[in-house]
Amino acid sequence: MSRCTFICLYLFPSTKRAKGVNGLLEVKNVSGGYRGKKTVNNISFTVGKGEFVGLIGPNGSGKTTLLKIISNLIPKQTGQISLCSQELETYSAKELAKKIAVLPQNNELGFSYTVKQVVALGRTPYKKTLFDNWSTDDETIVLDAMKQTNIYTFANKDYLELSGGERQRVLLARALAQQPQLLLLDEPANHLDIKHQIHLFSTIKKFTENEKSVLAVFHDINMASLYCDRIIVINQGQFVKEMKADEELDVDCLSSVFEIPFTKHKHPQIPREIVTFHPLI
Ligand SMILES: Nc1ncnc2c1ncn2[C@@H]1O[C@H](COP(=O)(O)OP(=O)(O)OP(=O)(O)O)[C@@H](O)[C@H]1O
Repeated sequence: MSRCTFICLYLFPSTKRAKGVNGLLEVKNVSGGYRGKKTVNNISFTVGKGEFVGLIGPNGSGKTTLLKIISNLIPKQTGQISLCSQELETYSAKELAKKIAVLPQNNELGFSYTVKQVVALGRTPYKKTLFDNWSTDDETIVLDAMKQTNIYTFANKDYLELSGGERQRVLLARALAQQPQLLLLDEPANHLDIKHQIHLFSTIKKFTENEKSVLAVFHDINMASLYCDRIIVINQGQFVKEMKADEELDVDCLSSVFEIPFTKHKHPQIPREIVTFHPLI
């Protein structure tokens, strides 16, 4: 434990211990990738209950691959992953879908559904069959997810006729309607203008109340610093460092990983740090 972490734990015991003590997700020495290659190699970290953890790293460093392994889309080659203290591979697909919802990088859907129908797909893990009854609870959950993501006004529009940013919000609503314990988000701010980015991250932050957790890939270091509890840095498939976002950002680490000299500054309104860079390199 660093001296700074020790002092914070000592000074703010209740707030610092509230999150992350009980690991919801535990990733231990995990490797995996494509065609036998270790695209991610020997990575370990935890995501605690109620934590919002950001995953950052350069293009091709393995962020999406790691999310795919955690969501059981591709098998791990080594290591252990447990969710709610249970090995990931012991979950049935349906049980896992009640625990983990994924917002993928790509928002293409190969069928023509209305926005509300797409969000309603989030209720599938709770249905015995495809034609199982639609309850008033399902209706309330779907409407609530649409309100939270500000898509209520175009609920009856065809998904395929939406802009990239609108689609992103619909898929987040579908993930919220799934009522998971853990949200895995791959570049959730893709396609979103700044107002909708702030709205989306505030919605995600709110999701972490009631001990629900988020692991999200970020390209924008400042957005990660402003919204996350903790930031995990990976490079070339390997764990590099984790930092608490409300303590000091390790700008030397970030500069070395992204090969850009960053300078850090205190945010003028909230106790967080942000980085800037020279526009010419
Ligand atoms: N389906 C695939 N088959 C083979 N190799 C893949 C596949 N998907 C990704 N890769 C390779 O795995 C490596 C890691 O890719 P990944 O998408 O996990 O990186 P990333 O950190 O998410 O990148 P980005 O920031 O560009 O989205 C890259 O070298 C990529 O070419």
